[in-house]
Amino acid sequence: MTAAKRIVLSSDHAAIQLRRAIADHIAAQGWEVVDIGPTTPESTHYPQHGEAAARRVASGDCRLGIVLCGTGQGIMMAANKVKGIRCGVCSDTFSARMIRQHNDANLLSLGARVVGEGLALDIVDAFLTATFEGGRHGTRVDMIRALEN
Ligand SMILES: O=C[C@H](O)[C@H](O)[C@H](O)COP(=O)(O)O
Repeated sequence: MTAAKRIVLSSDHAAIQLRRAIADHIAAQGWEVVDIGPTTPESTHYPQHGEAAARRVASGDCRLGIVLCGTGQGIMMAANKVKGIRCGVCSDTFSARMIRQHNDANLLSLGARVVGEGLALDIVDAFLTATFEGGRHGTRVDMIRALEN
């Protein structure tokens, strides 16, 4: 399978259960899930997991990614430090759709201590089914890219 339908998942210890539920949910939709853990519940550090997922997407190995921690905030901050990554935290489906349509986000971040599983799966579906609209939004995303240089 090409990277087109490959998605990386990563979390810290706070979101292992939700990450697994998302992995099962999207694998059933035909996504090739690259779940890079962690697999055990010991306390760990979200920056390393955010970076690892972000690098899979930035390198082109995976088209999209989903990262999770307790709030979704810390792992989002870490992922966004990797060049080429546009990651947003979402707790609602509208935002999840819009970060694809307007911001061409390539990573979604979720807070496992913020949203329940049902809402999280709806947010994931909204993110994965939306497409970037380009046009004026492309101009603005290019401006974000320019900030990286
Ligand atoms: O943004 C950071 C995340 O929410 C972490 O999951 C959280 O800070 C972990 O907290 P603790 O070490 O108390 O489980």
